[in-house]
Amino acid sequence: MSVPSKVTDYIAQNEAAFVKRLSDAVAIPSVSGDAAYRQDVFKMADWIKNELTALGVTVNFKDLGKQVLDGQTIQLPPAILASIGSDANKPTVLLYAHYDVQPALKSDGWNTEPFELVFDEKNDRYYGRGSTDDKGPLIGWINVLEAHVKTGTELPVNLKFCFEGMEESGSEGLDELILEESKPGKFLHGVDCVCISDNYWLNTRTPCLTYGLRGLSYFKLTISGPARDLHSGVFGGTVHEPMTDLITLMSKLVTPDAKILIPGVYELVAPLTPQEKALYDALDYGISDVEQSAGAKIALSDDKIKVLMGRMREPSLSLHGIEGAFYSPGAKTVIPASVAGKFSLRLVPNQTPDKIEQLVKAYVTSEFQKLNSKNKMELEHLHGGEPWVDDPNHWNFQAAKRATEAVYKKTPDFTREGGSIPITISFSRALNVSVVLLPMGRGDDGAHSTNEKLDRSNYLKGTQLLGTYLWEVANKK
Ligand SMILES: NCC(=O)N[C@@H](Cc1c[nH]cn1)C(=O)O
Ligand SMILES: [Zn+2]
Ligand SMILES: [Zn+2]
Repeated sequence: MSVPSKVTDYIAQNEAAFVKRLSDAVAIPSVSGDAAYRQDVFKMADWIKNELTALGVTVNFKDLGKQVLDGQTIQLPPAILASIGSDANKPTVLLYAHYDVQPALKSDGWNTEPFELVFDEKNDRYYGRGSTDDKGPLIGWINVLEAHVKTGTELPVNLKFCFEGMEESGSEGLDELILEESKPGKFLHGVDCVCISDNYWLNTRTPCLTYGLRGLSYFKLTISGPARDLHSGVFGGTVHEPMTDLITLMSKLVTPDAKILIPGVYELVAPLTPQEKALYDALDYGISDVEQSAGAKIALSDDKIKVLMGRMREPSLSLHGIEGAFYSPGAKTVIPASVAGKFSLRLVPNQTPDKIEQLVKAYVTSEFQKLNSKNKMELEHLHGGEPWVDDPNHWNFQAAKRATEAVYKKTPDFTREGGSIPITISFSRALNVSVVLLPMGRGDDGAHSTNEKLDRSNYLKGTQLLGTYLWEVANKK
């Protein structure tokens, strides 16, 4: 059984409608990390509900409760649980994607309006926040459904959907829902495999299937002292300055060549075996790929294997920003009263957010004591997620491999991803089934960055890939 040509033809012939769908979705600024955009995250959920319902899918919103964000208590966006088909003779595939996006302002350095899908004819690609992460892939599934419905083609599998609106902000509330819904008789019970399209090829040439993700521990380190912002001419040299303490502490977390300075972090890392090392050598990757996607010649090493291991199987620590610091143009001579540094660690087997939190707390507390500062320090662990590694030989991966070969005429790379999708391990554990990551976009798409894009061919072939995958899964059972 292979994907019928009427389905693939429909996808090939309906590009304009699919682009319009992506454009409508990108126009909704569903930024989960900023309370000011929360209504747009809800709007995005309603938009998806309408699209799915129109195609005959049964859709339910699951209330995930409330959260405190920027000092406000606000409603979490719903998890969208939806399904179509319940044939006991067909496998049931769970599709996960997220409908929230990272923040984006034109002034961050975008060449176009971030919440407008803009076609770049010269490079044959679409720019817009969420184009690749993760609205393009989410809409790819809707396009696939439409192609079946409009051509009167019966789906080869039963489909369940779990679309969330908080992935970029710690997936609050979803873990508990998955555990509950995996119980006998509940929505997720009986799922045979999971497919997530929410990462990227390793390069710009070769499609990949991903069997591992790094975990994450995200921290906020606040230093406060004065009752208000102070004049540096009046108070400089007379008081403990929060910013000076914070910069001193942040400089003790990681070296410029990316060595994490927190004692105990590397001791937890699973040892490298010769078999694992050989896997990195086989991947289609070069230093030019990292330099191209970073947009500069700034790779930490010239050794391909070292660079790949730095992304896939080593922990890393990144400094993200400082809340409360003076950052506007001009030269304001201020001593900020309270500043909060944001940093996170990407975790690998056998590290867990709990163990990492203990190590970070012990280290930062002892380093702060060494400063003999009269300021106050607070360290918060904002959110975390465990690393995940699956079996790339499972039939779920083999189905994805056959689908990739059929659409791209290339054997995919088997990769581990440096990013995190914290909910992946929750599905894997709660349902005890294989999870395959089947990316749509390329390694240079610029997710989370300015000028995020999705190549036109990746959107169209990616839609074909998702559809073909479902037919290959049906071949297994
Ligand atoms: N496409 C997956 C992705 O971008 N995941 C985020 C998850 C996250 C967690 N906290 C903030 N974002 C990632 O940064 O890896
Ligand atoms: Zn994503
Ligand atoms: Zn993301």
